[in-house]
Amino acid sequence: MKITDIRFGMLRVPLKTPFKTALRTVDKVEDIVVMVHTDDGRVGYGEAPATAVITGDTHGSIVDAIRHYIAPRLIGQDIADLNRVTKLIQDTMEKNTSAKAAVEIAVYDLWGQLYGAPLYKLLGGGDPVISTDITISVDYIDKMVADSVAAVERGFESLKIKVGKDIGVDIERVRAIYAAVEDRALLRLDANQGWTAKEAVYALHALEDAGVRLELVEQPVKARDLEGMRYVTERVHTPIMADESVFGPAEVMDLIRMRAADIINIKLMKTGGISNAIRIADIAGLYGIDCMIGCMLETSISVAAAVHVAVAKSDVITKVDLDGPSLCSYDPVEGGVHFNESEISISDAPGLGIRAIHGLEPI
Ligand SMILES: C[C@H](N)C(=O)N[C@H](CCC(=O)O)C(=O)O
Ligand SMILES: [Mg+2]
Repeated sequence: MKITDIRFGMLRVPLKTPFKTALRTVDKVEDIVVMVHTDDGRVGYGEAPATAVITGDTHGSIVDAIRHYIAPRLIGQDIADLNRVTKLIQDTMEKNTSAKAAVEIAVYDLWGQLYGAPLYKLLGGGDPVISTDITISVDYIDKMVADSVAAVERGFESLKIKVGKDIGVDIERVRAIYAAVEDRALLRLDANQGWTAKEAVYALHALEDAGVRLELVEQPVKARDLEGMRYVTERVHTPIMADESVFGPAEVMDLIRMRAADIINIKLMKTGGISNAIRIADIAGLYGIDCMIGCMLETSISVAAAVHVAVAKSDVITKVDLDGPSLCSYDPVEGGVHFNESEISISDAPGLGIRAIHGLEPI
C-alpha cells in the first residue's frame, strides 16, 4: 500500500457555545483535514487545528508544511513500513507539530486499514469504551455554576474548569462550582498559563484550606516557566499537570528530571502525532507518572486517533480530556469513533473507521 497523493480540505463546525480560556475565545472549529491516498484506492484521514496561541501553527503554516515539506518525502512510501514513514514525517522539519500530527494520524489510519483491524488493537488492545470530561469555559460565576450543573445532569462525572483570568474571582469561581456539584463530579482546573507561580500557590492553598478537593490543576503558569511549575508543584498538595510546557518526549524527560509537574497532558497536536504520544506514555510509565490525553478544538477525526491511543495506553493514560466532538454543534464524520456525551466507544472498523466527512471545503 503506497502513498500516491496528499489532499486537503477545510472543515468549519460551529461550537454549541463559545469556548473561553485564559488564552482565547473561539466560536467554531476551523480545522485542516488531510487525506492521504494510496495506490490501492484507500484514503487515510487526519486533522489539524490552527491553535497558534499554543502550538504556533496557523492554517497557512499547516498546509505549507505538508504540501511543500512533508508530502514530497512521503509520496511512494509504503504504509507497511510504519516506523520509517513516521520517522520521515518527524525528521522533515522542526516544530510544525499540528501538520505532522495530521499526516501521522492519516498514516496510522491507513496502517489499520492495511491489516483490517481497528487501530487500538494494533497498538496493543484494551477496552474500547472510555469516558471524557467536559470543559466549562471561564465566564461569570453564575454562568459557570449553571454550565457545571448542566454538564453533571448530562452525565459528565469530571469537569475541566477553565480559570486563569483573575486570581480572586478564580477562587470564588471554583468554590461556587464545588459547592454546586461537590459529590457528583471530579473537578480539574486549567489555568492555561494565566497565573504567576506565587498566585497559583496562594489560590491552591486558599482552595485546599476551604476544603475544596481538586483532582488536578493544569498549566498554572507560563509555558516556558518550568521553575515556576516546580515552585507550585513543590508547595501544594493538589497534583499539578503540565500542558503547554511539554510538547515532545525530550521535553517530558526534562520536566520529569526537574520534578516540575506530577502529571503530563499528552496532545497529538503537541507531540506531532501518535508515535511520540506513545513514546511519552512509555517514558511516563517508566517513572510511574500518570498522563492525561487531551485535545485542542478538534472534531471526531483527529480526536478519534487520540481515543485509540488512550485505549491502548490506558495503564498510563488514566485521565481523558477528549471533549472536542462534544463541544461541536454536530458531528461531520460518518463512521469512526462514537461520541455520546461523556461516553466514547470504538467500533470494529479498520483503522479509524471513518467512512466520509461532510461539509469539507476545497483548499
Ligand atoms: C478542548 C480541551 N478540553 C481543552 O481545553 N484544550 C485546551 C486548549 C484548547 C484550545 O485552546 O484550542 C487545553 O487543554 O489547554
Ligand atoms: Mg490545557
